[in-house]
Amino acid sequence: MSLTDLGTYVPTTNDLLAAYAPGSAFFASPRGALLAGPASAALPGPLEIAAPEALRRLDAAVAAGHERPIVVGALPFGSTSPPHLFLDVAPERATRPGHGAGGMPATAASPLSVTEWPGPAGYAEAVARALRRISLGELDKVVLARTLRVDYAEPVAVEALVRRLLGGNAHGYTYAVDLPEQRATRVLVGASPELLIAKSGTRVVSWPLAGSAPRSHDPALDRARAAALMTSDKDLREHEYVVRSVSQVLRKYCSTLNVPPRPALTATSNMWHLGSRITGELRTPEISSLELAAALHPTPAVCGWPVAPARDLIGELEPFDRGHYAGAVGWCDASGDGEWAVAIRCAEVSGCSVRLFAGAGIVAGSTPDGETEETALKFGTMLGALGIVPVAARP
Ligand SMILES: C=C(O[C@H]1C=CC=C(C(=O)O)[C@@H]1O)C(=O)O
Repeated sequence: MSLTDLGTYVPTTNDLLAAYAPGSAFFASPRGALLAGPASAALPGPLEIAAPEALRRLDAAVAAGHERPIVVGALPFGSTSPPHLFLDVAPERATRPGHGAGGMPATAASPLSVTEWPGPAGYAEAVARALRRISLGELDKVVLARTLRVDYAEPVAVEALVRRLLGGNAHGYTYAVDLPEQRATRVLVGASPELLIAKSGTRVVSWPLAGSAPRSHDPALDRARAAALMTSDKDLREHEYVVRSVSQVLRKYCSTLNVPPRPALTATSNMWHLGSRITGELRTPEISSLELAAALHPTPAVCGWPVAPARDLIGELEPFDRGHYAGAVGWCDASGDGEWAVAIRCAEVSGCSVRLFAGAGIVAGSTPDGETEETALKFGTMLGALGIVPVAARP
């Protein structure tokens, strides 16, 4: 059945994906999925200009008679890349999940090359340098990332890749957002377990994650690793910086805020994380989810604590530009409601090449080898969807 075949027909997530075209933005959450675009043009300027412009255009679209316009897209990690946000006055929505398990591979071929940058030794050296700076008291936490580039002989099918990611991420946020450039198009594709902010009326939810352990196919070992994570002093501290920062920001806008006294476990297909579901009531519903996302970003789950020295250290130690990795992806409607996920467990797909990103939080007590292994595991989400490692590879 096609999306134009209306009547009582309600599309599923799979239907939306089938209609995915270059220039579109696809976003799926536990609440449903949406497909917007293809975009004619992104809103111009840095976030300080694009965000208020987005809200102005949403108001104008409502005034022009459109019922449910949204602004959708991706926010960058830092100021070196612009946000990519665009207006769609009539996005397709799916409230029935219809998540296809698996699906066709994103490419039939094996990769021509797989290149890590930095490689394990270079990344471990950067972690060791970060630990020295932490021991000197310059900062408490920094999140360091690395990349992995996979090259193929033929173009990678974004729709197929997203379909495979969705199959393993029913409780998380699966997305594909075009990041057009002058010469080529890159698509940010990912399956994030982390909610930066969701707003519905006066109610807000943020669900930051920090602190990780690998899962295991052996149920007893899997449970033991989860239990060890819940009592790991290093991981609890790593998590605490994020909860403190998110709560501080949300308290400015909320009349009540519920912060769990201790984190709970969040599971992905190959990792355990410490997560805190923070909920609040806004003092006024006028503040939009886009403004809240901009106020919260970057949280110490992707940057560090305090933010300014952590951001500087990332610039010093990471030999690449994060672009939209560790930024945010999501949508906002004319009443300000929306959802923004942290753009992790992702890759940029550009023709025949895919660049994966993975980072890990470094605090006193972290080890260079442990954090290197953690980033390798985090690459597993995308590598599984690409068919390079078995989906949810677990020892
Ligand atoms: C920065 C990433 O993960 C964050 C989210 C969950 C757990 C994390 C950690 O334990 O380091 C990171 O803060 C990433 O996947 O690239």
